[in-house]
Amino acid sequence: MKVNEIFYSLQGEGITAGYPTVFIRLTGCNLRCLYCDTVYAYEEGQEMSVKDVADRVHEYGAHYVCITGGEPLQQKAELKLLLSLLNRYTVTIETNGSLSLEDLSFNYCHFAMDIKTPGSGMHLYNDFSNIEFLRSKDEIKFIIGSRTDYDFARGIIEKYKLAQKVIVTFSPVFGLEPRFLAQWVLEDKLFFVRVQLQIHKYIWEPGARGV
Ligand SMILES: C[S@@+](CC[C@H](N)C(=O)[O-])C[C@H]1O[C@@H](n2cnc3c(N)ncnc32)[C@H](O)[C@@H]1O
Ligand SMILES: Nc1nc2[nH]cc(C(=O)O)c2c(=O)[nH]1
Ligand code: SF4
Ligand SMILES: [Mg+2]
Repeated sequence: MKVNEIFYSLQGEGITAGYPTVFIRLTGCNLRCLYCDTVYAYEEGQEMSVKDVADRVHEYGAHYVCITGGEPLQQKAELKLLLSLLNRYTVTIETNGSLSLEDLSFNYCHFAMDIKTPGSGMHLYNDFSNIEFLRSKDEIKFIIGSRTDYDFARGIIEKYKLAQKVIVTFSPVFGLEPRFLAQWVLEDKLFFVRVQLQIHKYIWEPGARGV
């Protein structure tokens, strides 16, 4: 499989934010979000065997593993094999929501799946049939860059009854003043939404991996 980087840091995003975590960032992505902070993962990387990747993870001895990218589901067959070697961890799979999640719902894994908003420029690629593969412990994440994105997210939550199904998080595009998003959620009484910031970008320089 093609791997961009493997590193150890605090999880900066999502429902396991704050836990020491080993990150496996896979190379390649089928989308091009306008705000993407990991452009360096589109092409750069080296081929590694699935077993070598798992062995690198074991060296750290952490409890949490995050498989991200790029888009990890672009290498689905290898990803499935890798997951089978990581069953002693709690594994988060970060995915852009455009590729099928079918066959990856192991009980020690959970998904952090984006639903892309208009501000990403990629919202026409959302595959809403993925919602059926999500369990109550999985997360749907909306990255919000404007009031238009926020209203879009609210519409999708309503249409697919997401509040009853999964954990829903809203995160501002990095650099947007988070206070606006916080105010909208509070004013609209979205009691089921978690507003989350990318904490690694506050602890370390934005752009650093947060190692
Ligand atoms: C880099 S992506 C990799 C996984 C997958 N391709 C995806 O988009 O979910 C990991 C997460 O970072 C988020 N992200 C990327 N750039 C961001 C930015 N500038 N501000 C906030 N979140 C960002 C993505 O929306 C996604 O939730
Ligand atoms: N510390 C840290 N936490 C993260 N959580 C998700 C990341 C990502 O780029 O997908 C990330 C990252 O790049 N660094
Ligand atoms: S899907 Fe993820 S990795 Fe791909 S461009 Fe969008 S944010 Fe970046
Ligand atoms: Mg990131």
